[in-house]
Amino acid sequence: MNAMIEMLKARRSAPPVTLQGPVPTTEQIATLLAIASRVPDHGKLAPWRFIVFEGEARERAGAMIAEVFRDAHPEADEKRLEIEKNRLSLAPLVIGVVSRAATHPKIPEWEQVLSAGAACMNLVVAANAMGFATCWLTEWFGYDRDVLSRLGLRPGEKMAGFVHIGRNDAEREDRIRPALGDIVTRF
Ligand SMILES: Cc1cc2nc3c(=O)[nH]c(=O)nc-3n(C[C@H](O)[C@H](O)[C@H](O)COP(=O)(O)O)c2cc1C
Repeated sequence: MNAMIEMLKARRSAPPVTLQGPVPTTEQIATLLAIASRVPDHGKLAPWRFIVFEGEARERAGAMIAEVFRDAHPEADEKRLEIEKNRLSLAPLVIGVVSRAATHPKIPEWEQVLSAGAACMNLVVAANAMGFATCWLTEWFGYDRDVLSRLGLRPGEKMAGFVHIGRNDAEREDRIRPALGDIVTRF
């Protein structure tokens, strides 16, 4: 338990370019997805779902992202297109968390959205507890309807984030965290 608290006290993101193999095993991925889906969920709606990008699927998705980018920016040079092509293939594993929040007679949509954020964070915490490092990103293509529909998102579904997962055992300098005095009050 103390090890978990120490990990959470020090957890921070690592840029996808620094995330290395080995690729999480099939069993590890199944565990990560099971933990990601074990989040508070008012109404038991499962207002989220997951898309796994591993192996060549990462390059296939990247080629599609670059294609959409090139269509919108015909002036883009090869260097820029290369960045777009590599969007999902820097880390050995990327898991897309899709929010399926929708109008419901009893459960506010806001609570469904929060549940998708919780799924992302459970994924981040679980992967770090397994010894991996992570980065939760959206970037432009996480909001581009053309990219999203080519990734299989239905109208109304949104991308809560792409969680990039891999090994990075290097020490990472922390960023400044908000002082508790600035964000906590007692009633
Ligand atoms: C929903 C969401 C989307 C994010 N998208 C991006 C992004 O597109 N690009 C980026 O540089 N950081 C993004 N971030 C921030 C990173 O995930 C991360 O929080 C930040 O780089 C440093 O965080 P750390 O406290 O985990 O070290 C996003 C965070 C959240 C919660």
